[in-house]
Amino acid sequence: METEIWVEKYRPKTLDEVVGQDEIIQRLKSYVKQKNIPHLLFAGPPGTGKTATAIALARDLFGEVWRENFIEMNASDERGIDVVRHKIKEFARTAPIGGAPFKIIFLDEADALTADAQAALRRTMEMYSKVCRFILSCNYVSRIIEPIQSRCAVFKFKPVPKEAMKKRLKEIAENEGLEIDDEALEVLIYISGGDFRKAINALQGAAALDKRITPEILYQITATARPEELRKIIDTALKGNYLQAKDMLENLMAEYGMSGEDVVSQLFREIMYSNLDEKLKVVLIDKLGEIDFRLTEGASELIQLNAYLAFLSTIQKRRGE
Ligand SMILES: Nc1ncnc2c1ncn2[C@@H]1O[C@H](COP(=O)(O)OP(=O)(O)OP(=O)(O)O)[C@@H](O)[C@H]1O
Repeated sequence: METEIWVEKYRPKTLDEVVGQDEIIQRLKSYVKQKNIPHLLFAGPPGTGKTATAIALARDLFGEVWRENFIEMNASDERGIDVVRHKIKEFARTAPIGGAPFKIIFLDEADALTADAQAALRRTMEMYSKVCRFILSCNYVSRIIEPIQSRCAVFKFKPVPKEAMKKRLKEIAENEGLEIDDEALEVLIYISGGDFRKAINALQGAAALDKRITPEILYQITATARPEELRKIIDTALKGNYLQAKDMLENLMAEYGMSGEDVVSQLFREIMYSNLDEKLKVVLIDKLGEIDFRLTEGASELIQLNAYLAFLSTIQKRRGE
């Protein structure tokens, strides 16, 4: 039985294999041509290819000796910035190997560092800039202190466009000998919410059960409800049928094994992309934001979700008053 994780197996090996980030890849290729890079800052949502691009860049720059000249670290290492700095020091102590002009330090989740830790990191970056280039990865550029931002070339990663993701997933499925139709591919895209890692993991999870990938299996293993089922619950509640909506939601959560947070994030998507009146949408999303916050603070999901359904079922009346 295969044990390899597909997100690793299908990680792009060259910049050309990174999909849906064309502008970024163009700019990086010009660095490869010059055989030099400045410090880089990769920002964007999870699973859009920041780590994959950093590795592909190192491979394109260094060829066979990329592993010896590339290190990946997580800035949010719970042992703190000092451990990270120590590792950087160790790595930077020896000269680049196999004729590489410099080494690359890839630091994931750089925005998890406090401003003080980032200031320390900035000094480290300066200290080793002759032998090392840093690639910092983060979700939000705004969480990186200005002195670091200004020393880096900034690259903003966008969610991978649907068609590009679909094409790649189809290739992976074919390579694994899976049977997958267009409907199931669309479901994978929906489940992923733009996160490539999620899509590939869902595909691998489903493939472990059956070579024929169906929407049902995908929804089941990812604790995702069919969008139309959630829309039905929203409509029922909006029509004032609170009790009916409550029963429907309870059944749905039990059937798919959904947590309160799963429900909230799917409700968000369904309301956001629904054709409800814009003003109503704003009110519903605002309230959902409140519920989301309370859940993260540890409130009871049963009470919070019921409170939301109760809110939906009385909103039309209140707006009419
Ligand atoms: N643009 C892409 N092209 C091809 N494959 C991709 C792309 N983005 C992600 N992938 C696939 O998804 C996996 C996870 O992506 P990656 O680790 O690069 O995401 P990331 O942006 O660094 O996410 P995080 O912020 O969570 O670290 C990769 O190993 C690869 O298989």
